Amino acid sequence: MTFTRAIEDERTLNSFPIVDIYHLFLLDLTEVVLQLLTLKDVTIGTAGLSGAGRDASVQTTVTELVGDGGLDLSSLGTLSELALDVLGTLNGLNGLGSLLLTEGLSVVSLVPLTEGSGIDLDDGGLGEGVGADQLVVGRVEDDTDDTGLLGDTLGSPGEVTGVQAESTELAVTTTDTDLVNALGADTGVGGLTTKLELSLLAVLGALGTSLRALVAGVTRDTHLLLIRGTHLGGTVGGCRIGQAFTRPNFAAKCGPLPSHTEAMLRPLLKSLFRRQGVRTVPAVQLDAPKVVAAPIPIARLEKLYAKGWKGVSMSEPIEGMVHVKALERTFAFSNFSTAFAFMTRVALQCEKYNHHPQWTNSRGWNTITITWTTDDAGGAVTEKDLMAAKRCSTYAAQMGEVTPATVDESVPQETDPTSALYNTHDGELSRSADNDHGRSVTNKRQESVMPPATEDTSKVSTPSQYTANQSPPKQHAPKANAPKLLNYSASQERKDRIFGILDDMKKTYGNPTTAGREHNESAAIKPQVTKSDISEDTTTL
Ligand SMILES: C[C@H](O)[C@H](O)[C@H]1CNC2=NC(N)=NC(=O)C2=N1
Repeated sequence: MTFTRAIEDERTLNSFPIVDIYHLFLLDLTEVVLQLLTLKDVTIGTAGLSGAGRDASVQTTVTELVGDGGLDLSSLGTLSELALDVLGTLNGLNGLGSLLLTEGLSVVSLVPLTEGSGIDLDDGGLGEGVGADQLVVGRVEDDTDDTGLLGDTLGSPGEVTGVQAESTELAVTTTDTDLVNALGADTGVGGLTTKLELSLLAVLGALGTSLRALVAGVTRDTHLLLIRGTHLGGTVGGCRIGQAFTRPNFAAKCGPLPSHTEAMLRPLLKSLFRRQGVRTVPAVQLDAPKVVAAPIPIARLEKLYAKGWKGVSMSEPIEGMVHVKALERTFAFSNFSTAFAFMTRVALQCEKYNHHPQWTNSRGWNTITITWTTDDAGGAVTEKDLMAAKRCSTYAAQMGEVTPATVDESVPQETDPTSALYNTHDGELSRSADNDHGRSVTNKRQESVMPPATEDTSKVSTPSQYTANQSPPKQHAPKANAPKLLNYSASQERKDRIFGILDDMKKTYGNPTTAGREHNESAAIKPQVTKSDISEDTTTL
């Protein structure tokens, strides 16, 4: 293309008159360019550039200076390399142009632009948005694809079918019933079952044959016995019979034994034991805990015997120790009120020690028959009973106990086998007279039998004769093998006593039978008691 032609094209392209100057300018352009190129490596310090709008970055080479023209070369892509250089130079000139412009000396520069594109006279630094202060002339990286970014690996979000288990779930295929251990089937004690049964039976047998028990008595609650090999069907209070045996505190676990179960058990036990060749003994209480109390020293007993106490159902002594079922003694006082006062004093001690006697006035209204035994020990004499008996003897002595009068021999004495006392080596212990419990109180008129001459009753004195602080003379306590305790008829003492009271009353109120009633306020006060009344009312038990 020739220059003229090019100028024609340019004119059509640009209608500004300025273009003609430009074209002239363009003609010498190459010389200028050549000149400029000699300046290529001249560094231009920023100090050299004065005035506003200076280039924000330090231009190190003419090409950079030239590059600052902001010429949009992309649209002229069809030009050859040379043309590009020239244009580049143009661009530079433009830069120069703009430079000159700012100086106000410049030849007006023309930026040939493609249609629609703008001039970006960026007065900022050179392409700093691009990166370092270099303008990469070839092309600007417009899309950095950093493979390190997460976006490179994450796929686009999507819906998953469900939460996948990390590992196989704990697969519980079926539920299983909890096996109940049928205790009855295997309650037997390994190979020792015969021992267990025999020892069990031994306790039962011993009670009947008065042999010493092979096995110490069962000291815990044995409501039910296990029938070895099988267990009785059904349950008692929610527990299997077998469990009952293996559970020492069966009652606590399963409630009391229903009576019908006991009724059922008893014949079963009998038949079982009979088959085992063991005689059943009725003494075994299925529902009462069989507790065997500790034996007590005979020496302790002998002290109480000396004070008139008797042992009931004493066992054979073993090394000076015996089992005794109970201790018993009858006390007599000169009148009922003293007897009752004695009982009151004993009662206070019962509360204090939480230990209570069985007592009765069945032998006379002024008598008290006391029996001491410990129920919690299965009905046996324990330390508590020994202490209580001792206290009773002390109080009775202090309160004027009277020596027991004779017992009315005419009344048959019932015998109670359990009351047979064991013969001690030092002579026969008398049969305990504690066997008229069953006899009712009778008001039969009976001549009271005076005490045998051996005992001088004159010593017997009623408590009224003692002042409060004067204790009665020591009563003669019956010996250990004293004669049988006789029944009491207190008619003689009572007569004396009542007459004594009558005499006192006469002194105080005058004689109610005489005419003069000088001291008499009202007849109603005085009981009209005559001798005949008293002699009539002789109650003898
Ligand atoms: C629950 C109370 O403590 C007990 O029953 C006490 C009461 N008093 C008692 N008295 C007697 N003699 N024997 C007992 O076993 C007994 N036990």
